[in-house]
This record gives sequence, C-alpha cells and structure tokens, in this order.
Amino acid sequence: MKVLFRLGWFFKQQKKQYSIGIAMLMIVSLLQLLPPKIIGTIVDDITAGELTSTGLTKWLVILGVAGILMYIARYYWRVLIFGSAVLLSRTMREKLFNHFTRMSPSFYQKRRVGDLMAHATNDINAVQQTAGMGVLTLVDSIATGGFVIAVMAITINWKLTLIALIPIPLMIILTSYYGKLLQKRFRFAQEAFSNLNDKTQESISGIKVIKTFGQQQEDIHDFTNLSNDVVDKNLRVAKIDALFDPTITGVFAISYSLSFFFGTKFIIAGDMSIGDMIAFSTYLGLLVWPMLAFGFLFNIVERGNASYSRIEELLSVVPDIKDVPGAIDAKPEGDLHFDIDEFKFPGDDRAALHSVHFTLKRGETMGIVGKTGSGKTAILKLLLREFEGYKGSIIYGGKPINQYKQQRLRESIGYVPQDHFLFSTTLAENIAFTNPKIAVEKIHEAAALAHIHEDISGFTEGYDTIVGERGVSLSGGQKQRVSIARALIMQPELLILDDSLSAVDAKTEEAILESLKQTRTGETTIITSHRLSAIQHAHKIIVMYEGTIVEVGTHEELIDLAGKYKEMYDLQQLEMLVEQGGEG
Ligand SMILES: Nc1ncnc2c1ncn2[C@@H]1O[C@H](COP(=O)(O)OP(=O)(O)OP(=O)(O)O)[C@@H](O)[C@H]1O
Repeated sequence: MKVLFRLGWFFKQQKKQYSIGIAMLMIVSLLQLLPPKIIGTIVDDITAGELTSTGLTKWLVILGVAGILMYIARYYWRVLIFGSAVLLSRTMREKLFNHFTRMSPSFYQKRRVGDLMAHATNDINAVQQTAGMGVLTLVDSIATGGFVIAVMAITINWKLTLIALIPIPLMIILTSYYGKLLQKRFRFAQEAFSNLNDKTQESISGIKVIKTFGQQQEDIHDFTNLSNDVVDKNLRVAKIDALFDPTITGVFAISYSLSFFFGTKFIIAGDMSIGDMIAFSTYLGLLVWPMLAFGFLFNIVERGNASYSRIEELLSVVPDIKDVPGAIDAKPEGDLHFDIDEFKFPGDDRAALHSVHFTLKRGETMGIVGKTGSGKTAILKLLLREFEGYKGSIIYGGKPINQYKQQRLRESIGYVPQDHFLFSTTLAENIAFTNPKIAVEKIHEAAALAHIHEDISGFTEGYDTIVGERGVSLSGGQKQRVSIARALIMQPELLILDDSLSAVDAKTEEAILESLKQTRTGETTIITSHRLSAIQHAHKIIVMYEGTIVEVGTHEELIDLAGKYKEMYDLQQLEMLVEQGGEG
C-alpha cells in the first residue's frame, strides 16, 4: 500500500477528481444494496398475500430510480478515476522524457535503449494501473464489500453471514497467489515478445547482410525458436488465467451451499423468511467482485510500487554535465585553447587522450588526422562537452567551456558526427532541424553549400521527400551531405566535420571544401579525416597517435618533416595510383 502514499502528491493535485470519483463509487455501492432487499420484500409480500399493485409500482419506481442513479454514478467515477490515472501516466512520461533529454552520453552508454523504453511504457503503465484500478479495487473491496456484509449481517442474519463467509478467505488467498504467478509469467511472456521484436527489427534492418552471407535459413531458424518461445510463455500465462474462473465459482458454490443448508434451517426455525433467503443469496452474488478486488489489490499495488521505484531511481540520476551557477548566457566566440593533460572515458582505465595541447585561432581551419582509435573523436567530444572529468582546460573565447550555458555552447558549434543520423521526416525538415521556421531559401542555400541541392532537386518530391524508414533511402554520401547542410544552416562559429566526407567522392569533397573556404571566412572549422585530401588546405594539421599529438604543422611542413604524416600521405598516393590502374 506504500505506493498509494508515495503517489500522494498526485492525489493531492487531483483532489477534486478523486474525491468526487470515490463518492460516486460509494453511491454505487450503496445503491446496489437496494435491489436484493426490495426483491426479498416483494417475495415476502407475495408469500403473505399482501402485495398490492400500488406497493409493487412503488418498489418498481424505486428500483428504476436507483438504476438510473447507478448508471450516472458509474459513468462519472470511471471518467474521474481512470481519467486521472491517464493524466498521471502523462505527467510521469513527460518527466521521464525531459530527464532523458538532459542526460549525457555516458548515461546512455551504461543503459540499453530497450530497457529505457520499457521504463517509459511498462513501468508507467503499472503506475497508471495503481492510480486507476488500484484505487477502484481498494474502495470496492473495503466499501462495497463492507456495506454488503454489514447489510447481510444487520438486516438479514449475522450467523448466516458468518457461515457464508467461511470459504471466502480461501478465494482471496488463491486469487492473490494466481495473480502473483500470472504477473511473473506475464513478465516472461513480455520479455519473450520483446526479444522477438528485437530479432524482427534487426533482421529487417540487416536483411542485406543476412542475404549477402546466405544466412536466411539460420535466421528463419532463430526466428522460429523465438516465436515458439513466445507461444510457450503465453500458454503458461493462459494456464494460470484459466484458473481464476473455476476457483471463484468453486468457492462461491461452497458458500452458496452452506448458506442454503443453514438458511433453510433458519427458515424452518422461524428465524428468517423466504424473502430474506432470496435477498441473502443475491447479496452473496454481490460479494464476488469486492472479494476478487481484494485479491487483485495487492498485486496491483505491489507491481505499482516496484515500477514506481524503478522510475524514481532513473529520475534520481543527476546529469553529470550541468550548467554551473551563473553560467555565461552568451555564445562563445574567439580563439580556442585546448590543453588536456589526461582524459579517460568513464569506466575505462586507459587514457584516451594525454598531453594534447593546441591553439586554434578564430577563423582558422584545423585538420586532425591519425589512425583509427587514435583519439580524434575524443577531442571533439570534449569540445562539445559530452564528457568532462579531464585533467587540463579547454578555453573558448577567453573562458573555460564549462562556464558557458550548455545551450549557448552548442548553439555556437555546428557538429557533423561520424555516424550521421537523419530523422524520418522531410529533407527540408532535416536540414532546418535547429531552426524549423527558417526561410526556404536558406535551406536551399545550405544544401547548395553542402552540394546536395542538385540531388534533392532530382527527387520527385524534392525537399519534401521523406527520408529513412518511411521514405527513400539515401546513399551514404547523400546522408553525409544532408548532415553537413544541417550544420551549415546554423552558420556556426565553429564547424566540426568528424570524418564527414568519407562517403563522398574526391571531386565532391573538393567542391564542398572550396565552398566552405569561401563562405566561412572569419569562422573556425575543425575537420577530422582519414583521407588527407580533406585537410590538406588547413591552416594547421595535428597528427594523433595513441591518444596524443605526435606532429603539428601545415601540409607542406609535415611532408618536409618526413614523419607519420608523410608515411600516411605516401601510402594514400600509392592507393590512388593503384585505384587508377597504375597510370600517372
Ligand atoms: N564512449 C567511449 N567509452 C569508452 N571508450 C571510448 C569511447 N569512445 C571512444 N573510446 C575509446 O577511446 C579511444 C579513442 O577513440 P576515438 O573515437 O577518439 O578514435 P578516433 O581517432 O576518432 O577513431 P576513428 O578514426 O576510428 O573514428 C579508442 O580506443 C576508443 O576505443
């Protein structure tokens, strides 16, 4: 029941709705008591030969009015209580989603997306159930159950009431036990279904790889196994589900038998009338739901409590990257001083960066090269403030980057990541992502700069073409260029291209770089690349090797140095020659 107190803040917020809803529930509980009593009285009047037509009409009118009132009250309690519970799930979902958006990459590195999704769906559902069904079962089991038992005991026969109730605890114990088993098995069934979902999604996304490697049969086999698992686990759920009905019917059959047996004795002894006996058995029927609700109640609140704890635990994670109090509310501009003595990724013992020191003057272009895993992206992640906890400092525009509001810092950086991501919406919306209200001409301008305008104009739907799962699939190079356009539209103070030209051909790469050179005079650019042609014209090139800078200079200086850069250059020249068939 703890969860009902923990949700106190919400019940307070919805005080009016819950108070009226519960009052309506009570009204239904009380009105339900009328029909059995009236039927019993009518039977007794008939037996005694005292039933008049006025008497009968009076009872029928009362029954009719009670029926209408119950109809109205039932409608309103549902709207008020279940409606409020839906509001709770909306509030919790929004809280969780806002929280997710504030979390830094290290948070997502530690958790599986599927798990986070489960919190946002299953756990929130369980809490919603507590605020809806939980409240209903609580009120119904206590109020309706209590009223019915009281009326049976007080107005009919307390001894018979006690006798009829003897088997009921058995039903509560059994249904509550089944409920627990059901929940456990249901969780396994859901997990199996979720595995099947993951498998289907992965197989569809990876269908090309599966076919290329001729693994269809194996894939079908895996799928069939998972599908069978779903069936097995659901069958186990169904087997428990099937126990509820016979148990309830069985227990109440014992209850009815006992009450008929002893009721008849009481009637013969003159302690009860036949009308009383009929009213009594109808009341007994009314007890089925409250007793069942009592069993359900514990399962619902237990599940709600566990889910609420899981959600609270997630919400209590403090974002590891926060704005400092009084953070600078302006976009950083100016020179960049990168002085990192050491940086380790969270949970990693090895230093991803050590002794990385460079200065990038405003308006300059810097290239970062180095073999894979040498720390190029790590430098960019620190610049973007995706990770902290390094030894050293990063000064941008005269202030450490952590002194700026994160929002302002991000607004001044246009980042094109290695693993570009496009949303399943139109190309225009993808490009105008940071400013959806921007003029169409600006979108076209950015696309032209990224040399994707012509490709887009060639699509039947042009800029309205939907990308991704619901639309056309773009080539790797096209996706990269759309991502570049998305960054360029911000006219960022600092543009970062993280190996963002790897999928375009050499000619397009040169054209894009030339446009950038012409339009971004006075603005800073950082380009990381495996292909040296992408950074050859940079004002400064740093060469990374195992997390540190091993060479710095312009292209010409580095060639003269005859070190790692020259080695890479010669190798790439050779590769080009081979590609061109040895001509040249
Ligand atoms: N989020 C992370 N958590 C832990 N280790 C990481 C993380 N990201 C990168 N690393 C590790 O840090 C090192 C530097 O990686 P980084 O991504 O900077 O290399 P890179 O030079 O950009 O490589 P590539 O050219 O392949 O993109 C690698 O050893 C990598 O395994």
